[in-house]
Amino acid sequence: MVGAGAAGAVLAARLSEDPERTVLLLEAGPSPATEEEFGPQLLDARLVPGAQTDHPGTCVYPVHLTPERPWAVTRGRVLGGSTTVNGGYFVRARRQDFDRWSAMGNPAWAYDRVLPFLRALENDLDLGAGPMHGGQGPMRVRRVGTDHPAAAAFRDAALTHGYSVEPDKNDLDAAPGFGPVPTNSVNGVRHNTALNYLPPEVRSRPNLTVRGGSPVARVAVEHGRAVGVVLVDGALIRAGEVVLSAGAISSPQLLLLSGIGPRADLERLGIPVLRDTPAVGAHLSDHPQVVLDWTLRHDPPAPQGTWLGGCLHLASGVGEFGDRDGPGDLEVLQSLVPMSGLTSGRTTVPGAPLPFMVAAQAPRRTGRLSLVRADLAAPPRLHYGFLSTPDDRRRLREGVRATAALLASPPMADLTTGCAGPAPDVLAADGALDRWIADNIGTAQHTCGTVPMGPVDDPRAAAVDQYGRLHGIRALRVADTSILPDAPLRGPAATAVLVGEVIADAMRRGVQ
Ligand SMILES: Cc1cc2nc3c(=O)[nH]c(=O)nc-3n(C[C@H](O)[C@H](O)[C@H](O)COP(=O)(O)OP(=O)(O)OC[C@H]3O[C@@H](n4cnc5c(N)ncnc54)[C@H](O)[C@@H]3O)c2cc1C
Repeated sequence: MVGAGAAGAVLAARLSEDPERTVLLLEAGPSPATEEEFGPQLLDARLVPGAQTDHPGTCVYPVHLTPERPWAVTRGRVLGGSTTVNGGYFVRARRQDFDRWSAMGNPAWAYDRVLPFLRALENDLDLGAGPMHGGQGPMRVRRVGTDHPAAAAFRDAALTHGYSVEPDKNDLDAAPGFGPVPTNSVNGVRHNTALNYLPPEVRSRPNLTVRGGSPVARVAVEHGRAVGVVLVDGALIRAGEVVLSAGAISSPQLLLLSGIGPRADLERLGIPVLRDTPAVGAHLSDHPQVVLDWTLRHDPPAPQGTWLGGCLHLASGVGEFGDRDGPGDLEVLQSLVPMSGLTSGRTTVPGAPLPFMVAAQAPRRTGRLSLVRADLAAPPRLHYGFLSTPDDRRRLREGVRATAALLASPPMADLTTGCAGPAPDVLAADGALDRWIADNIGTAQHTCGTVPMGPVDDPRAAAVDQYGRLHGIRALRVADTSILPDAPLRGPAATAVLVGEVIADAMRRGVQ
């Protein structure tokens, strides 16, 4: 197995429950085993290490969100992967996501079939076990309270504006609205998948080896069958089956470096083609986001426990997913830590505004990942294709205006001197607001879809089957958010854990 992130750590833990199976988990970054070894820098849930581009637990990729908007995205490079450096928001994909993926030829992803795994992976500390929730799984889930004055003002403003209350954002049948954020942070500690799934008693299993500091350079394939991996130092490690869980940027990169991808691209770089698979890298999917900073009349108290405030999901009214009775395709996520604090690792910054992250979360597949050189050390070319459709622009306009309206209403207006941008005349005019959004566009860092799953008959649409098996190459799988055909309507961390659970179950049952 390559990569011990949100999906990889889960898969390794579940597979090694079977004493008949031997698992070697290779992780590029370090492999701390205990909370002490991770240390407060990676565990403090009031901080988001992945927001710091110079943090030792991350690696950074230059990307273009639009042709005019270069950006830097990060990924976790440490045991637990991006769950070790992320925001800790742990919200399930919506029923509509599972219905869509299932209808694309992946029946194992139908809502009714994944619900038992969603329950098995969690220990919902607020709601306990029930038809919708689990009470014994490895991922402890707790909802963030809204007693911080900024969170309480956001809640009251949202309810005054008539948004629904959504007390459980992990209830897939609930209408979208304002509610507390489910997180995998408990008592101020962000519990990444390594802590939850690979505690010392699991790591001491005789059939499981976890090896950090072991970046893999490519998959070794002989006669159409994966036979192992080649490390960056050139060492070949043989295996009966290879699973790539290196994340939605590195897994497609490793496939391309191994000769699995679009033929023309591989030939241009002199990489021998093992399998012409146009879908690899062709459908990168992520969520565009802008930050609305609001200035406070008085510095707020430091956040307790987590950086997260409240969270509002609403419908944009745009397109299929923006239906007013639908799942909500816009997210307004409140941070109780200023952006300058998140990017520098500080929980308070006197005088600094607080941000709302406004993201358009309708599923979209506008991006592309391709290689620049046949070299693991050369970051791939990443184009996100944000704002390339009128719907993108309409959705984000809707999200920005809805957030600005909340800021201007009494419960919030009492706390703030206003929005640091956009100015009222910009807000009022579509063209001016589009330009502001284009100048300020960012990403929620929810990359998916770079090795999409689906039936074998359309190599332009799908590279793997619903259990992550590469079409056309035996004994090779991908198990991470790469395989999701598009980014779900909510952040993908909980769904990445689900990928690990679903594929581990299929492997253990020997599903053909
Ligand atoms: C800053 C940030 C904040 C985020 N916040 C949230 C959030 O709050 N909620 C949410 O739902 N989602 C969030 N996400 C997204 C979420 O964390 C990811 O979608 C999820 O972790 C992806 O899981 P994965 O298993 O696909 O990959 P990852 O978790 O990224 O794991 C990949 C692993 O593979 C390893 N690896 C990579 N290349 C190699 C190689 N060549 N050899 C060996 N190992 C390798 C990496 O070091 C890493 O450990 C955030 C992401 C980022 C970057």
